[in-house]
Amino acid sequence: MTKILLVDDDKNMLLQLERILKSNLENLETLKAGDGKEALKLVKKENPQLVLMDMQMPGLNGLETFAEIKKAAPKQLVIMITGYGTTDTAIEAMKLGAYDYITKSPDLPEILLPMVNAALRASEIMNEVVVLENVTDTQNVNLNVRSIIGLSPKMQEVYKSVGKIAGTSIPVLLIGESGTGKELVARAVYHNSNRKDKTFLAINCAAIPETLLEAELFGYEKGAFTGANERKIGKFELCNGGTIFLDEIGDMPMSIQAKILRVLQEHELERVGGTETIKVDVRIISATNKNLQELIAAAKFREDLYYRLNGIQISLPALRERREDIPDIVSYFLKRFNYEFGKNISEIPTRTLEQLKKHEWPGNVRELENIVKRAVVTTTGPILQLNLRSAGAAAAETARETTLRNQAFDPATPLDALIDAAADSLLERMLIMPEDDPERRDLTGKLEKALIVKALHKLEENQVRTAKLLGITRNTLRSRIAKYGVQ
Ligand SMILES: Nc1ncnc2c1ncn2[C@@H]1O[C@H](COP(=O)(O)OP(=O)(O)OP(=O)(O)O)[C@@H](O)[C@H]1O
Repeated sequence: MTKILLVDDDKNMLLQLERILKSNLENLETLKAGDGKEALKLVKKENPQLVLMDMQMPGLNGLETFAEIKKAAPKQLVIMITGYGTTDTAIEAMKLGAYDYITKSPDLPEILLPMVNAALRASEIMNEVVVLENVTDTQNVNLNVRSIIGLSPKMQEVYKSVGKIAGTSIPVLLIGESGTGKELVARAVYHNSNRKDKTFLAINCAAIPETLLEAELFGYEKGAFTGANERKIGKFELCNGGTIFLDEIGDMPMSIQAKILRVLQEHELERVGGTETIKVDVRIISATNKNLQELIAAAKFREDLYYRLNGIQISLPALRERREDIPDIVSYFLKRFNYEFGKNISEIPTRTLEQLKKHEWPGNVRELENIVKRAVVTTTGPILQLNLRSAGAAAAETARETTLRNQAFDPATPLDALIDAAADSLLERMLIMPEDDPERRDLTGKLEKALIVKALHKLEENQVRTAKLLGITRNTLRSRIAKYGVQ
């Protein structure tokens, strides 16, 4: 038996709603309340699956009643009914966690039924929920610093290896599928090394065309080629004393491989077009999702370079090989995105978690991260509404994100094109969002906040460098950090 509570001071409205619902839903019991107090009593006593409530009522109004209901029964699904021109308060209610709202209009029956059906399905799923521990407690976590999550035996092997080489400068080779956390582990190696106070630079070898890559890594002298109007210092030199992370090393062209080998063996290099030999001391952490042995057999990768890079090899397991870590990873991302999007989601339906555990995760943790992020953005209320049917969409998003990241790495991509692409995907989302969705508000502010949070993360929370990177003064940066409440 499905129970729906109807709340309105207008008796005719109550009867109209009852008629619409009863003629379309089977096994339905309707409860009726004429004011907020009575509604609250019935919610506590009858535990209905759904409440349909008018916003304007004498005594306790809809919003106040809603707040009381949420106190008494936090998981209660409520759809608010508003008159024309009062959508503002409906949006308030949505922000407080109402499931949805509907405007009184002649086509109410057509809109009401699909909405009620969807809400009833949601209520069914939400009846089984897992309460995630401490998800809303962000007190003791620094969410700007990315943590590596997972206590499965395979991940413990990873931590053990990172621990073993802490304090050394041995080259590290990270292997694993895309999205398994290779860059994250590279940063962990760096943070635990005796070079942690020196520079860390990351470069994606696959994203940069051969000639530019050589110039990026080794620098060039003025006049080395057309367009080389000034001397440029390369990443190895900039990183002297520090750590460089060469991502997608399997895509490194043969011509550059020889030069990298020389850095590893002799600790020296020459700038493009230069004759001076420059001494460098750089720790190399490299990563690949390709099979380097196969590349060696195909004469696409130097065997001697492989042995040099492979001081210690750390293999990152695919997410499907450590499914037991999925609940912890999900609650970590929930915590992070609750914070980032100002949400308060603390529960996840058991069925959803089971689905997530069974999924194949071709995009690994990055794919899971995108799915949770999308769900957090679209969820109202305390229970995560995640739809794995949109996994295809999430995978497409992962692919788009990867392309965008690769383009971003390519200095030949004009900055305007990147800004354009980011604005495009933002607008695509807005086109499918309701016009009065509160998420739409202050987009430019949110963009600015995201830029600042990400820049601080990339630059190891160094405010001086972050301000410089963003082209603002340190004072402006400080005031923005305060304004947006960046931790
Ligand atoms: N164990 C983990 N715990 C928490 N977050 C993780 C974990 N592994 C990966 N992530 C997150 O997933 C995303 C992808 O991770 P990362 O970039 O390190 O993967 P990758 O293996 O270097 O991928 P690619 O090969 O595509 O460059 C990042 O946002 C990262 O923070």
